[in-house]
Amino acid sequence: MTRAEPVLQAESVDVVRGGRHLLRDVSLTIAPGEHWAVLGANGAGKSTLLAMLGAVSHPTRGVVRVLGRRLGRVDLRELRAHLGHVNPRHPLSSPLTVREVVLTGLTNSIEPDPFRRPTAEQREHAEALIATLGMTRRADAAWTTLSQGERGRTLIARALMPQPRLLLLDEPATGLDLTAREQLLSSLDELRRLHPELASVLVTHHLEELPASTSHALLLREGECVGRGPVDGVLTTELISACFDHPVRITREDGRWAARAARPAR
Ligand SMILES: Nc1ncnc2c1ncn2[C@@H]1O[C@H](COP(=O)(O)OP(=O)(O)OP(=O)(O)O)[C@@H](O)[C@H]1O
Repeated sequence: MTRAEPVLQAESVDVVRGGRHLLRDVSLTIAPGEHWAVLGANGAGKSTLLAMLGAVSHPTRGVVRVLGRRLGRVDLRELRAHLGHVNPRHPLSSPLTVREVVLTGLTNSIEPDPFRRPTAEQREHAEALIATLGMTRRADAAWTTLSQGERGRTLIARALMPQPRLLLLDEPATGLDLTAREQLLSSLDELRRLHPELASVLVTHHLEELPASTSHALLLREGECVGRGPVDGVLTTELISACFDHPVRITREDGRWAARAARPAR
């Protein structure tokens, strides 16, 4: 595929499980450099959508092309090697250092592969990513001693090691305190500035958890798309109220969004 082609295309996708529509007629095209937010209430279908975008599962109907290759016609495992998918439940329990965890991104393994030693160039790349994610001072710290926020930033650096075209983030700010959340969001802004070709999809329930660099949004309600496109037209009082089925008021200040319950008219 050429550079100008979309990183990801979903066309009229349905996902049906156990006779129930988890997604219905969802379409989405992501170009290089776009940073999408996927928003919706509990059970709206966000994780189901992300699993498909991450080549983890197939649609029941419709077409999904990831990096120009159609799901169902290519080996999902091979395709996943080109995607940066951050799993917040990373199953590591040994005390690898931050640096070692980041380097496992090269082999997409949990523990280091003893038969594949990173090259000097790969080590340099790991240091650069650790710096971008604001983890240089903690690079020698053991995984087992990291805070949740530090783990999250380490896993993003790990996911970026194979230089993916698309980064998928499932609720990366959940459970973080205010400082950790703000550090994570500014790291994401910095990452996007340094890698202008990278595209990303970030799933969340909360507008406050969106980095200012978010460019597009998709709103899901009960498996259906209720808004899609550039943020200014989608993260609006009207569409977010429809998406969450609750009257809210959306504001944007210094690039960041906030949602509050709308005051009833007097
Ligand atoms: N394999 C399955 N079979 C049947 N129903 C499923 C299956 N997987 C998920 N669901 C249901 O599909 C709906 C959408 O789930 P999904 O996890 O995609 O929502 P979500 O928007 O990510 O929710 P949350 O914000 O709570 O994480 C939920 O009602 C869930 O219970």
